Amino acid sequence: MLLTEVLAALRIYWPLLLAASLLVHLLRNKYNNGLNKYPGHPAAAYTNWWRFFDALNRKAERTHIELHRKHGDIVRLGPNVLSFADPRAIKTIYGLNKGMTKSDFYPVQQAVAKGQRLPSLFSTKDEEYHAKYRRCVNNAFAMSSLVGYEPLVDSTMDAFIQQTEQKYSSTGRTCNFSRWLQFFAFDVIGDLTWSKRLGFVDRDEDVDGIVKFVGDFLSYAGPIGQMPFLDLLMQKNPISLQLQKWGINKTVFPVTKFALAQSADRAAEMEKIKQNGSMDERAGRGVDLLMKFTQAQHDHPDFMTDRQVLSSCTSMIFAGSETTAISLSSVFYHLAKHPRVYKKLMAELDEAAQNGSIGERDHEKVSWTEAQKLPYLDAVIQESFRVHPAAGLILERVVPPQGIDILGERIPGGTIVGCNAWVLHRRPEIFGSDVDTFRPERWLEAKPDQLREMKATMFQFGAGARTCIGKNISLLEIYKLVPTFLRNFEVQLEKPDAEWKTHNGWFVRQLDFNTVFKKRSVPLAA
Ligand code: HEM
Repeated sequence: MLLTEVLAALRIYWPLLLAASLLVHLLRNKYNNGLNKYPGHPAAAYTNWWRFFDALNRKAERTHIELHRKHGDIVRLGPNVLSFADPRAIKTIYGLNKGMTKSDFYPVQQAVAKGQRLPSLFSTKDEEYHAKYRRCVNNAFAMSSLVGYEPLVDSTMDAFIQQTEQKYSSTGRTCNFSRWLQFFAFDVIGDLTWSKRLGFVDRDEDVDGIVKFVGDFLSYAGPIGQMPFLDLLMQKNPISLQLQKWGINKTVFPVTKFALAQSADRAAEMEKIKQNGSMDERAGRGVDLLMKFTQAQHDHPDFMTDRQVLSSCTSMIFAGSETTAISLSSVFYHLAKHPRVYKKLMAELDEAAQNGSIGERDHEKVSWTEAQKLPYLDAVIQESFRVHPAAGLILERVVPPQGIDILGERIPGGTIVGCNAWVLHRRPEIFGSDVDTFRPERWLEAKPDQLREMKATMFQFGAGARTCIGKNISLLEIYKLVPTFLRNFEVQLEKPDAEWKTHNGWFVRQLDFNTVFKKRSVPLAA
């Protein structure tokens, strides 16, 4: 009897009940954990859909800069999410032993093979597992290993210079430079990982759609990562994963396919490393990451599995290609847009070539050691990182259950906190009042104390235990390619007055960066 009455009432009043539950849910969000005292976009306090749509709009880095300029150092981006703009927050949020963990934003970026997630160094949330993993592979990324990688970068650079001449400078064809640099960066990582280019530069095409696949994957991860449960309804829904496990749905990421093929090709060589732990230095070819990861398997047999070697290799492509291409585009674009800076840099390079600080090599290649001795080049690269860091969202961390003090505020356990490099890099008290201007000289004029602060605020590689492990490798690529390319070609914008467009798909990719190249005659050494 009572049940019949309740059902009858429900039939009449369900819209009202639904509206009331929604209202309660939204109010609970707004007053969640006392975070309602922090300002932000009005909708952000009520629902994560606000930050989902903001990320989907592909300009989230702009929103974050504007919100912080309007509201100050702490801004609420979601019912449970705070963004911090003061660089003093970096040490607390990303510092060692603070108990912070990566948020659910990261597992959205896990690759899948045969229906199983491949937790990578980048995407794992388990800090203990991460620390062990990182100890196993750290050596592969140390400064001392770079010498072994330089021949691999050189080999892709040779192909890149040759192809640029053949396809563009000799024909006068317009180049979609950001895409061309993507091809370079993806091929270098292929060369570094497997001693084999994936073939983008040689074929001037997106081989197997890998570049598009990675771009789409990241563009998916950006917004979906704001509401990670959506991933379980979409790419990683349990039904699709189960079908993959049973072999009914045979979707394999194209990068994983390439990685599996390389591992199969070199199985005998890797078995030897796994057994003996030693690597033959292959005459002039350097040592690649697959060999280093396999050596880690020999050194840490209880931890490193075949699966982890595979996942480490594929995650190099995901973490190291777009990011490097974006950073390279930033350097070349800002040079082309600032002829004064471009001219000054060329004067430094020509002078170094003439006085013998840069040696003579085919394709005017500049070595890593030589590139590090060019102060204006360094200033240009730092400034390009500053004005256009690759990651365009906050690097999310979860506050441990006991809570933590950040910038003098007690932040409750479970809150997602983070900093966005785009915001940190525009702090006028650190970088000067002209933060929106590209001006490399700021790196040369700064007094030692200020320079130290500027360097400590730079966040393009993240910070702390989860800082970019590939930083040295990417610097090797950038510090070599920029001077080498500029010594070979004059770079001009196809339309000097046009601005490029950007697309924040978690990494802030550049579009409409079209250039023409003219072969440059290199001044001879004195
Ligand atoms: C200019 C180029 C690069 C930029 C701007 C960049 C940026 C970043 C950032 C910001 C993080 C930290 C992410 C976070 O805390 O959420 C990161 C982590 C990582 N990066 Fe890079 N990266 C670059 C190049 C590379 C390269 C070339 C590789 C590989 C060869 C690489 C591999 C990784 C890995 C494996 C992680 C995860 C590290 C960990 O959690 O221990 N990155 N990168």
